[in-house]
Amino acid sequence: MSVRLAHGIGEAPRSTPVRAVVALGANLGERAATLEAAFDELRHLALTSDVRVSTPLETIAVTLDGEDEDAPRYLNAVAVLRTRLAPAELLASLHRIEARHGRVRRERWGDRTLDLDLIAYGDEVIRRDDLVVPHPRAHERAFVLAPWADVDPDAEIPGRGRVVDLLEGLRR
Ligand SMILES: Nc1ncnc2c1ncn2[C@@H]1O[C@H](COP(=O)(O)OP(=O)(O)OP(=O)(O)O)[C@@H](O)[C@H]1O
Ligand SMILES: Nc1nc2c(c(=O)[nH]1)N=C(CO)CN2
Repeated sequence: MSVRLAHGIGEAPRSTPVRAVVALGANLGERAATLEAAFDELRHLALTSDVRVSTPLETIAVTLDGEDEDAPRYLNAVAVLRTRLAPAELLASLHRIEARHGRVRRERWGDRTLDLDLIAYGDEVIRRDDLVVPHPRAHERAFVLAPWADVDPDAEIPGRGRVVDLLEGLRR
């Protein structure tokens, strides 16, 4: 028999908070308002505190064929927070926020009202079918690294290096 905890969470919370990093992206609809609403929803997550958010940054859409100047531009941002939610529960919470903003999963890397990715969870390495952390493409995405460096200039991606150095490498 599976046991469900009182607050409806499947995987037990951590006893001490972990610093998690969430990337946000929106290229359809009222992008700025959507990001502001999502920031608020992150601030109200259970077992979560100290939510710090970057300034939203307008970026060119990256598609499977490379940068697409003709696609709607994204607003990207990063939130750094402290949470006792287990990684799978945090990801489920992110999916619920996306769903509330009308996210429809269609093609990979397609246009979306709101995308939330879990970029890092402390320095933990997770490889499950539905969750890979650190996010496997974060280190090569300026649209993640630039807002992340804005909110946390000392950040590192476990196994990859300092965010500011990775960003510098992409610009060279
Ligand atoms: N670190 C992660 N953050 C978010 N989703 C993840 C992560 N690792 C694995 N996934 C899985 O990836 C699936 C697809 O996620 P999503 O639709 O956001 O992908 P995408 O934004 O199109 O592409 P990308 O993953 O390259 O950003 C999700 O259902 C989720 O289970
Ligand atoms: N500029 C930009 N391009 C993207 C983005 C994004 O957030 N910003 N997200 C994607 C899939 O996660 C694919 N392409």
